[in-house]
Amino acid sequence: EEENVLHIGGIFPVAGEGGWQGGQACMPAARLALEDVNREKNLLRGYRLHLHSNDSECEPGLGASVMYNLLYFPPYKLMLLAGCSTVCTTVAEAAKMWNLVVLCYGASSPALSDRNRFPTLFRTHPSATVHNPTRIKLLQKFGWSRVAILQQAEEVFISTVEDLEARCKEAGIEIVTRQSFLSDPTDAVKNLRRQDARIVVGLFYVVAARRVLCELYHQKLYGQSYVWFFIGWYEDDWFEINLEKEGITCTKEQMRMAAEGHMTTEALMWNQNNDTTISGMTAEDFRKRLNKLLKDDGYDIDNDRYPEGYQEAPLAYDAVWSVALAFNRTMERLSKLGNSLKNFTYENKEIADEIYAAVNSTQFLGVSGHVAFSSQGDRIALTQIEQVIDGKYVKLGYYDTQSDNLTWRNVERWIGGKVPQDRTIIRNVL
Ligand SMILES: CC1(C)CO[C@@H](CC(=O)O)CN1
Repeated sequence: EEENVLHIGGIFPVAGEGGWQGGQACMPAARLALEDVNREKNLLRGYRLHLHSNDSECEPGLGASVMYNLLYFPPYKLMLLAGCSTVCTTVAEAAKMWNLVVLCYGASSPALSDRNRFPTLFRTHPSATVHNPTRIKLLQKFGWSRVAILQQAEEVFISTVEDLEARCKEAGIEIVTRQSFLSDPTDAVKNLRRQDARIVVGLFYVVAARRVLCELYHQKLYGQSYVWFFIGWYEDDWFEINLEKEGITCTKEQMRMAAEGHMTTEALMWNQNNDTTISGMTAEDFRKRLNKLLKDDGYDIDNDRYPEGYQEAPLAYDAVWSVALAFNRTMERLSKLGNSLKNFTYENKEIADEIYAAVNSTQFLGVSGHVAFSSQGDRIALTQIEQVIDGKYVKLGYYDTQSDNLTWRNVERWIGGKVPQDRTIIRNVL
């Protein structure tokens, strides 16, 4: 029985402080997927998928040592799963020395789309650049050809803005100014006002977002003449919480006033319709099973006490299905070549190439939606657009970049009752 096991390594960010502890929900989700794929009769016939998981704490150094332990000790691992952009960068850059495919379920950094640095990286988590075609689509929809950018000086936002600038140029949209700040946005916001910025794309983590919002209130860079685009994966009440704790000088009411009307873009990570996915579950079925699992792990789900990574759990679940489907296809291909995954070693390039080719062409409907990878191994994903209306996020629509299809509900609201202008209009009064 032992010889018919396909071993993979899993590196999850569970403990630790810095970064994204998404392994708390993603590891249970991956284990759920392992049960499901090993129960599928006509998948990996006669073989069992086994996951050796460890905690990286979202620390690249610890992630590297976990990877070496996985690879230096038998049995052979045929693939690695990993989360956190920093850990995936380290693991994926090293993994090519072992001819190993690395599947990242929790890495958003645009830098990971570089096939020269990461020739064997695939990710079920979309790159942060997935927001940009949606932002361009919305600017065009509302006739805005003059936009400003306000960003936090973090690698993920710097490379996202570079992609956004290139797309703006292509679309003939002028970037009137690009302001960045480390942690205090005061001067950057002043410069936005000086440049008469009206339509602004904001890229920062949620703690910086609260500081930006309060600064917008103080400098009156909000309301009917302004449109702000924020990132959509902050928690829904992000602009009303942690104010004292983080030294925000605005009241809840002032934050609500500054936040009213802003739009957000985010990648969809939970399949939106009720279709039955490859696992036989709908996304809702998956949610119910995951919630039960997390309650058994001690999370108080009924009182909104979710573990970190809950949002991305479908990405980890679908990553394991991607592995199983890829190995299934590889086994079929290798048997035609008189070969087998049993002969896998870290030096066997032929088998490594077959595994790569199988992952590259993997496509299926997962609980995170349609799973497919671009030529750089990026997850192809839908995006969702929301707007804060009366203090609550309202879904405005979805965008499918591949087909350039914007599904729009026409429920957006403008504080001044009409679409704001992207610049000051000097009417020549005769
Ligand atoms: C949407 C978010 C929160 C972006 O960061 C990812 C973690 C990372 O890129 O390191 C997890 N998912």
